Amino acid sequence: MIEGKNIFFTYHHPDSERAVLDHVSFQIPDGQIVGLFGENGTGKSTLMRIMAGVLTFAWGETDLTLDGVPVQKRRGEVACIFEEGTFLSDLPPRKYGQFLADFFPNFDMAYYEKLLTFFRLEEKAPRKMSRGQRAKLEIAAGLAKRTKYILMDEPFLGKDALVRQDFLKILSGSLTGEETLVIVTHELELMENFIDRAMILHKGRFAADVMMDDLHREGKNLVSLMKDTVGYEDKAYLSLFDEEE
Ligand SMILES: Nc1ncnc2c1ncn2[C@@H]1O[C@H](COP(=O)(O)OP(=O)(O)OP(=O)(O)O)[C@@H](O)[C@H]1O
Repeated sequence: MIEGKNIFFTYHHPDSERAVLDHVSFQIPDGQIVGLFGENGTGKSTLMRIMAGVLTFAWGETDLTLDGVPVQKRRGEVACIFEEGTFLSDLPPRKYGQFLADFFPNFDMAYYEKLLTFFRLEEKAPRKMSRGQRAKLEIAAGLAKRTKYILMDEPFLGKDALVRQDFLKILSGSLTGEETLVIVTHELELMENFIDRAMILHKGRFAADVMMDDLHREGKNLVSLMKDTVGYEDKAYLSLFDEEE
């Protein structure tokens, strides 16, 4: 279980800015697939970095545990698939796989190879890849670690529409049901039937935290949930661009 207790976080002195995360608490049981949503700049990536144990606190306090143990002590059990990448090297994909296999005891080379083939990744250095290709390599490496916890921040960025759909199918097919997956994305429609639970961050707090089955039973969906909770109004600012008569 991922458990956050009373997490408070700001990047600058708390007197000078509103907290990015304002005393949030949550529990994510094993095996759950959670979508973490919210408008730009609401702290989703910040929370993901806290869950990954890679954000040190200038101000604020955190109590983030994995099965009751501080996350910093269990980093090897967390696969982080983040937009900025986690490459320690500029090794081409297959060499990178060998490198990871030495570090991660469960690294699944056969699965990694399949993903490289699916993503049609050539054996060249990441610095010579396009952004989308680098993101695919990051996903292949992250999933092949076969860790209990998987954190994905914007995994669909830079991938074309057909790859997004196929990637989601592969992801669904590759999960054993044991993994706990937290995914940050603005792709609400893709997530509609994939996640078990939706959590929406707004102004430093969780504005909604619902199980998808309950949401659907009420005849709602992620888009309507977002509109209800963060108050987004369609076309609200369009008048700014109206041509002057
Ligand atoms: N390294 C940093 N230093 C200072 N402020 C930061 C830093 N990273 C993020 N912030 C600020 O913290 C707030 C939350 O940012 P964060 O990246 O967590 O949001 P997000 O919800 O992931 O946004 P998006 O959907 O745009 O990716 C924003 O106001 C952002 O400007």
